[in-house]
Amino acid sequence: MLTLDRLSLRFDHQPVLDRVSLTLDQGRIGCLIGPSGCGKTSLLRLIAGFLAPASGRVMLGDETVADAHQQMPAEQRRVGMVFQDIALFPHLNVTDNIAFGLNHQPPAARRARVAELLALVGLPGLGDRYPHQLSGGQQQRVALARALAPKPRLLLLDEPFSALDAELREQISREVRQILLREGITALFVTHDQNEAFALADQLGVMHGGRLLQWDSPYRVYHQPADRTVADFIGGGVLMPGRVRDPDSVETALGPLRGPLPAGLAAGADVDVLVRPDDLVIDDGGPRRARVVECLFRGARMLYTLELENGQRLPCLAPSHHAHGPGTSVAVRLDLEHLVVFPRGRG
Ligand SMILES: Nc1ncnc2c1ncn2[C@@H]1O[C@H](COP(=O)(O)OP(=O)(O)OP(=O)(O)O)[C@@H](O)[C@H]1O
Repeated sequence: MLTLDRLSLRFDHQPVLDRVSLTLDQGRIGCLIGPSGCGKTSLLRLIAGFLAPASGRVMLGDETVADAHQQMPAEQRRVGMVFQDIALFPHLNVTDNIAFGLNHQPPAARRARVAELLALVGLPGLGDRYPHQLSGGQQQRVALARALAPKPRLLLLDEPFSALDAELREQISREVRQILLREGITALFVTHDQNEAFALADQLGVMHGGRLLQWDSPYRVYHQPADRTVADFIGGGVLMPGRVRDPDSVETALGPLRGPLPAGLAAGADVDVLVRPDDLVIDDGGPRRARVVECLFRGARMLYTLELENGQRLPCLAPSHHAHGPGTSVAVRLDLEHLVVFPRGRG
């Protein structure tokens, strides 16, 4: 449905996007994540038609809507957008806000579509309210209904939940995923929040410095990060130094770790091993000791920072019913499902 083919963008001759390519199939939900300034919003604006590419191509279905030579105007693309700041019209009630893009339709069809959307976003009966009479979550649902009303080919959502508090954000992102699936809408989100991205996305893209480093299922981005930048960004893990012992094991401060290594690594090569907070287990029978540097209460779990004898610090997510205070010594073992190893000094 959406194809980006080596899309590049410059602002004042400065590269902002560098050969971004991806495909998103009809009815699927994509999510872009990456540090501030990496080009996420610019990419959405390019797809919507508010910016023009320096090179490359944007396709919707079989149709090229933008390349370096020609641009379909934004209003002809049938691409909807939902922004972070909910831009509802304050002087229009909910019904008129949602019906805003349906002016070309006969009144009866318009009314039917508004009623359908109000039910879809879980706000039946609120059509007469004005935006200031709604909660933040309700306003965001109206914004979504308004964007869905003209049945766009593609919906772009730029951090749509960032103004909501964490609990509501999780609930509404789950709901919105269900709504989009029910409507069969192809959607591309931008978010800062990894949990939100994991919950929403069929395809997850990690951006950095204007490049799309990986475009994959959330599971693969998490478990098989394409490079050390993705590994570092996703999942709150750290890269722990190690040295290759033989074709399928690495010596580390936590002992030898077994697993397939990237091809071409000779014995003695310096590498980094990815350790995520859920890979390290506090266990009285564990082979190594570590000192608790910090513990953060996260409800059911405690997020520890542990320091090994060689000074290496590692995150550890453990059940919170056995609390270990800072300064305590604990025994640990590594419970890696599979080894993620990067050659030292290479991207
Ligand atoms: N109109 C503009 N003119 C010049 N530079 C711009 C313009 N808009 C954005 N930039 C620059 O382009 C780069 C990408 O910005 P963009 O807003 O796309 O990043 P982002 O990943 O969405 O960031 P954030 O997560 O903070 O919203 C940044 O370096 C930004 O300063």
